[in-house]
Amino acid sequence: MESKKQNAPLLQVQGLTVSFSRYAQGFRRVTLPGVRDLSFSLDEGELVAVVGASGSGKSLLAHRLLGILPHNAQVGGQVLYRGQPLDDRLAGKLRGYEIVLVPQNVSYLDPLMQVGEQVKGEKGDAQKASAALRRYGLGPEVEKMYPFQLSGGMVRRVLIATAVQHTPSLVVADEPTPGLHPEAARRVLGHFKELAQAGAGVLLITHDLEAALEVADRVIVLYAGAAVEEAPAASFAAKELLQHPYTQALWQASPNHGFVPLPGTQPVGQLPAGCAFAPRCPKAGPECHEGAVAYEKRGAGYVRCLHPEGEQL
Ligand SMILES: Nc1ncnc2c1ncn2[C@@H]1O[C@H](COP(=O)(O)OP(=O)(O)OP(=O)(O)O)[C@@H](O)[C@H]1O
Ligand code: NI
Repeated sequence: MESKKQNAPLLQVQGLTVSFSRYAQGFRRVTLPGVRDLSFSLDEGELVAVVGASGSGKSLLAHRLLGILPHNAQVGGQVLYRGQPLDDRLAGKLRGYEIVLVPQNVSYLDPLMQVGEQVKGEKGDAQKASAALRRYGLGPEVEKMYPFQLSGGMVRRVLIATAVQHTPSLVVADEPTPGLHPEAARRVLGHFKELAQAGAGVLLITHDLEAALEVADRVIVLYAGAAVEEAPAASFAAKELLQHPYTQALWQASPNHGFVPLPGTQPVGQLPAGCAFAPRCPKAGPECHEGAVAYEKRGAGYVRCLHPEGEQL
C-alpha cells in the first residue's frame, strides 16, 4: 500500500519550533522560544536520548510528538511518522497504541483507582494489562493496590506497563527515573533498552546524561530549546570526541569526570542574539554573539557551533 514510504525512518523531526507569545510591558508581544529549529530522526530498534537542563524544551518535544501541546503553542517545522506528516489528527489516532508517552508526571495515575483497572484503561483488555504488569515484575497482588501503596520504582513500572501493553512502535519516555535510587533507575532504563531491542523506536528524555549513556545509541543535547549536538554514545568516551563546548561541559560535570560545574545558567525567556550558549562559552568570540548558528552535519554527528572541537585554527 504505502510502497513509496516503506523505507522512511520511523520518525523524522525537521526544523521543529514550538513557541509561546506573551504580552510584555507596553503591550509589546514577545515570543518565548520553547523549542527552536530541532531536527533528528529515529529508526525502529534505536534508543535515542534527548538530554538537557530543566526548561530546555524536552517535554515540549514529547508533547508535540504525542499531539498534546497546549492550544496557545505556536508550532512550526515538520514531523513525519513512517513518512507521513504527524499532525494532531494522526497523533490522536495513534496515541496510546502505536505512539505512547511514559509521562514525566506521576499524577497521570488516578489515586482512587486500583492499579489493574488503571493499566487496563476504559477500552483495554484485563489479560493484556496483567501480562504487561507481570513483564515488569508486578504480580496479581499489585493489581489490587492503590497508587499510594506503591514505591517510587513500582509507580514508574506501572506507568511503563500502561504505555507499552499494546506493543507500540514509538515510545517517548519523559524523565522516567527521577526519585529512583540508581539500581532501580538502571532497571527502568534496561526495560526501555529491551523495548528497542524488540523493535520499537525509543526516545528517552532525561537530564541524566550518565544514565542515558548506559542504554542510548545516540544522544541529542538540547540547550535553551535548540539542539547543540547529536553524537553517537561512543563519542562520550572522551571529551575530545565531543564537538560542542556545552556537551563537553556536561561531560565534565558528570560524576565520573570530576563534577566540574559550569558557571552561569541557561537563558530563560527571550534569548540573546547569536549563539544562546555564547555568554557561558569559553571559546566564544565576538562573532558568536551576532547571527543565528546553523546546525550542521560534522564527523559522526551534528553540531551547532562556530568553533567546534577539532576545528583547524
Ligand atoms: N504552556 C506554556 N506556556 C508558556 N511557556 C511554556 C509552556 N510550556 C512550556 N513553556 C516553556 O518552554 C520551555 C521548555 O519547557 P519544557 O517543559 O519543554 O522543559 P523541559 O526541558 O521538559 O524541563 P524539565 O526538565 O524541567 O521537565 C520552558 O522555558 C517553559 O517555561
Ligand atoms: Ni520536562
